[in-house]
Amino acid sequence: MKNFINNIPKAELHLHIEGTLEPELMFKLAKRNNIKLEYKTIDEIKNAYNFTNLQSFLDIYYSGAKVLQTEQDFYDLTYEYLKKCKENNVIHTEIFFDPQTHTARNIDFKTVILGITKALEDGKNELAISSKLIMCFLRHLSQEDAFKTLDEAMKFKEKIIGIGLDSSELGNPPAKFKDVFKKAKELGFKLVAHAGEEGSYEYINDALDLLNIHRIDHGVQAINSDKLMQRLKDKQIALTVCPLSNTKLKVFDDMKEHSIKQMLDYGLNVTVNSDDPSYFGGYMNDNFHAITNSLNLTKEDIIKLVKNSFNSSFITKEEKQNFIKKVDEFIKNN
Ligand code: HPA
Ligand SMILES: [Zn+2]
Repeated sequence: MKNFINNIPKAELHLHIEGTLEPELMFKLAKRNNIKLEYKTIDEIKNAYNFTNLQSFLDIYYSGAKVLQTEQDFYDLTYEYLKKCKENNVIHTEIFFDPQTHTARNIDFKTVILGITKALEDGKNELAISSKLIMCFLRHLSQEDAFKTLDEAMKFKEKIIGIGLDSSELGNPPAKFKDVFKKAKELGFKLVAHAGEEGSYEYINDALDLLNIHRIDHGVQAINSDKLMQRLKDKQIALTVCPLSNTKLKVFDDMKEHSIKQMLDYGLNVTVNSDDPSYFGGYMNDNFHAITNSLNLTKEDIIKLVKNSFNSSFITKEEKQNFIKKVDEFIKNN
């Protein structure tokens, strides 16, 4: 089973590029940019990754992002993640980035997006990893700020497939971003939103009804509403679930309590993802191993989860078929 999980071709649909900043690279970039970190050693950084909830993580995550200054920094960050994809047999990835985290520090939007997209292009040519880019609005900031960010993104529209919504969920409901999501839809972007991570399942209904999103990021609180579970099943709305993130941020106290297996058995379109792997202790394969060990997943469960990801991605029908063919060939030989 371990080898099967490690080697099956996978897609990742919920990954914050800023959340892949490994402590080693954080130190390297701090040195390169003459930035003083509050940590002296890699162990000290790792010891700080002891989170009690989403906000306790976000504080450290935004602070870590300060070492990212130049286009080369964003390039290095992204390329390092793509190397992890290669190790994990992730052959397609849809990456989030948070421009406001950087523009608020006077880093140009252009610096951020060109660094990321140049690495994605090289990742395609050198590592054979296919990718898409999704721009997230920070929900603790205003809708006006989100509109400004959308405006800035228009110069690079062809590089961005979709728009998402992340950061502090409690107190920042989907309704706050109704107008900007309407505008993004009119502009032709795919839409996703974090909902039902820490916030109530009502936020999932609202993301569907008010923001018209195509996929829900996290969505694990759906388990608390029979009506919503039925709705998600009927419409086969994809949920990009992040198991290690959920236990690290105490959404579930123990992996044995995670709702992913129940949601899968109920017939929901659930997928497995790593969210912020550098902070949560594992990349894609680690997430699959964690749920397999704690929830007794079968080979069939793994195959379903993997196929759900390719089928729920923002690529063409033909591209999906090609990827699924690769998965089927792997299954035949393993
Ligand atoms: O898991 C998350 N939730 C909300 N915002 C985030 N930004 C990075 N990771 C997350
Ligand atoms: Zn996330």
